[in-house]
Amino acid sequence: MSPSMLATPVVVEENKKYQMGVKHLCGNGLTKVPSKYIWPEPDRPIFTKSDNLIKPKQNLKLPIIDFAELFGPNRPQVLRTIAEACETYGFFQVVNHGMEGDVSRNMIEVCKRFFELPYEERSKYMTSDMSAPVRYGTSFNQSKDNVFCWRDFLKLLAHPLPDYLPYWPTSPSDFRSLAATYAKETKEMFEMMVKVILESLEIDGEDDEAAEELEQGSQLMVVNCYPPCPEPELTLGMPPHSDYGFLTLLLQDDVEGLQILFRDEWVTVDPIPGSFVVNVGDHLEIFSNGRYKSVLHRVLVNSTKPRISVASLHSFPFTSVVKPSPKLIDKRNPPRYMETDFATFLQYVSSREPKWKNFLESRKIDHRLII
Ligand SMILES: O=C(O)CCC(=O)C(=O)O
Ligand SMILES: [Fe+2]
Repeated sequence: MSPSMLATPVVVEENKKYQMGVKHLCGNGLTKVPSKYIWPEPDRPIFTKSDNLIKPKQNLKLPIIDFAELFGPNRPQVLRTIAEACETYGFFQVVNHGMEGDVSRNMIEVCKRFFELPYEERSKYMTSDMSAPVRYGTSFNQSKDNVFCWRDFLKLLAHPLPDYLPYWPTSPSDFRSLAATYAKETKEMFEMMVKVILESLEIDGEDDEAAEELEQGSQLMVVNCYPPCPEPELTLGMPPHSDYGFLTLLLQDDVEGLQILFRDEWVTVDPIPGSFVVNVGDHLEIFSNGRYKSVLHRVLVNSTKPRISVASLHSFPFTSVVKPSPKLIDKRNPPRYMETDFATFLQYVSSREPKWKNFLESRKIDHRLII
């Protein structure tokens, strides 16, 4: 008998409540985390007590890239630091990136107001269609997750903007204009970063096809809302995952929560106000033939402060094939990944839980098996 046939009306009602999201669940004040959100013990975060506060175990200072230095005599050194960061951590932080403080602050602030709208307004955008231009939801993959995450989200396709903007929320009334400005400026920042990344791989001006495709490429903005949680040590805001794209540009408010897997340990990234956290996605790992690493990361929640983050995932157009750059392949460096496309990725994630590095692992070529 399938579990759904065993479900009592009470269980069905409970599940419906969880599908409505964490913000809705917290509306009436909660003192305990419902069992739906309790992760198995080995997956739970480790908190320690310091300064009389319960804190995540260890903080990590990611390499900081001063973007302005790329336009001066230190450019070669900055490029080396970026290459090392992408090889070692799969992550770096960028300061002096050129985006006005108002643009990012307005984005965080209008997203906060979006999540404060009545549930009926937010839920207009709920859909199970993974390719919808706007998608509101909760957890990680709410139709598949057995244990839920303490997170609600709004996903917006953002490039080409004129194709998608007419679908974006009209409430709050300034949402579209502020989020569109943010999307455009993030896209420009991504384009600058592509040049820098190709130069750090020493193939700038050589793989023009890839550079052009990335310029025309896809952009998905994921707004994450993590309400305060009464028992943060029992749950996660986001499970361990890697991002599918080429690069992710992550804007966070001043509340920490992002953790990355570094030398088999979960370490918390110290937020730097006004900075961007940039991470290598699966497509860049494939494109660089494994030199740059798409690293697992997850999100912790806390008991006092709500947290908002905006991840902008940039990559090739949805119709492109992603493969190791021909410029990085030779006899001694055979391709280590199979070609992949977006349709395959979507098929993969809708057929199983996209946790851990499943998708990327499925694209790896094991040369030991090829004779
Ligand atoms: O909220 C964060 O800090 C990270 C979000 C994230 O990893 C994502 O949206 O893919
Ligand atoms: Fe992510």
